[in-house]
Amino acid sequence: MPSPVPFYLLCGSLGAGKTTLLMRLLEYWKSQGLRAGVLMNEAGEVSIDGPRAGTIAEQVMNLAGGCVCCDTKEDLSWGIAQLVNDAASDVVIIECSGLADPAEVIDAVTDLYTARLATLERVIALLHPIASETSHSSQYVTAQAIRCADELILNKQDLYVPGHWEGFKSGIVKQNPYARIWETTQARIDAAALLAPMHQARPAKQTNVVFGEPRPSSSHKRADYHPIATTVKLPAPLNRTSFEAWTKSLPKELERAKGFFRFAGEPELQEFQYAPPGTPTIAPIMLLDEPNPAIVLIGRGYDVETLRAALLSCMES
Ligand SMILES: Nc1nc2c(ncn2[C@@H]2O[C@H](COP(=O)(O)OP(=O)(O)OP(=O)(O)O)[C@@H](O)[C@H]2O)c(=O)[nH]1
Repeated sequence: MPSPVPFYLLCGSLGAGKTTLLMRLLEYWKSQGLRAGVLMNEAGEVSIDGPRAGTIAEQVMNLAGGCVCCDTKEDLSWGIAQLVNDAASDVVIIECSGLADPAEVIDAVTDLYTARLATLERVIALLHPIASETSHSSQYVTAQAIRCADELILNKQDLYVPGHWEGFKSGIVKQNPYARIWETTQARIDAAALLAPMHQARPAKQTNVVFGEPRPSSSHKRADYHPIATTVKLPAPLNRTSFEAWTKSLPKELERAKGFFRFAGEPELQEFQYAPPGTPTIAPIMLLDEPNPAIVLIGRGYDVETLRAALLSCMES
């Protein structure tokens, strides 16, 4: 039986820059002549990040919408088997949605069957310092990502003043003193250094997860920490003026929004991104396959129907 392939787990807070880093890692593996298989676990029904990764990766598989811990644990083992056995991936990476508990993913990939196919090589967590008082961010998932990580990448340094940034960093180091810390903007990182085999000097444990401990995941209810993900499909092109007005009316309860669509009378496919505290962006994008036009809205306590109706009203009939 061939040796297990290295498996990387990319996790962290919603909108912190996981896909931005994923694209960099895929470029790196490609430059090394390695076939990378990607598992995407996204919050909405329609995959937004998968088509982006598909422009570089050999094979991208989308796990059903939701979070790995609640919905798709078996799919994960099955997906790894497909990538390793059928797509002949040399390396496999999963990007967890900002809603998925990484400890559950670690649990799933270290089961006996899956461990014969893939070895958990590294847990990489992406974080950004949204102040907790202004965000309804999924604190439980972020805390789990920090606790599980071998590599902690503090991203979006450009958006913060040094004092705020240092406070953020020291808070993270307190929660996990074992991981390596990287400070980045646009997840720009030396991929070779990040992915190099761990040195002897590093802590002997592969991750900081203690499986013997009773994990809160067995007792927590989904509603306790999960934001709501709403997928709004957009079968008709949007009116640019109405859509731009909609992006200026987003409620503070919305933690993340992203998607693809077209404007009426304009040929390009457009990508929409919103990750507070950044401002919403709309930019033309080229993808290999035409994605389903849709926008995924993620947050807690926002008025789903009002926001959906306002977005749908931007469509031109
Ligand atoms: N200003 C700034 N924006 C960034 C940085 N890194 C990423 N972004 C932007 O933040 C948005 C979210 O980035 P993604 O890489 O999609 O984040 P993600 O963690 O994959 O998002 P989810 O999968 O929705 O949790 C995009 O618009 C990125 O271009 C950064 O360092 N600075």
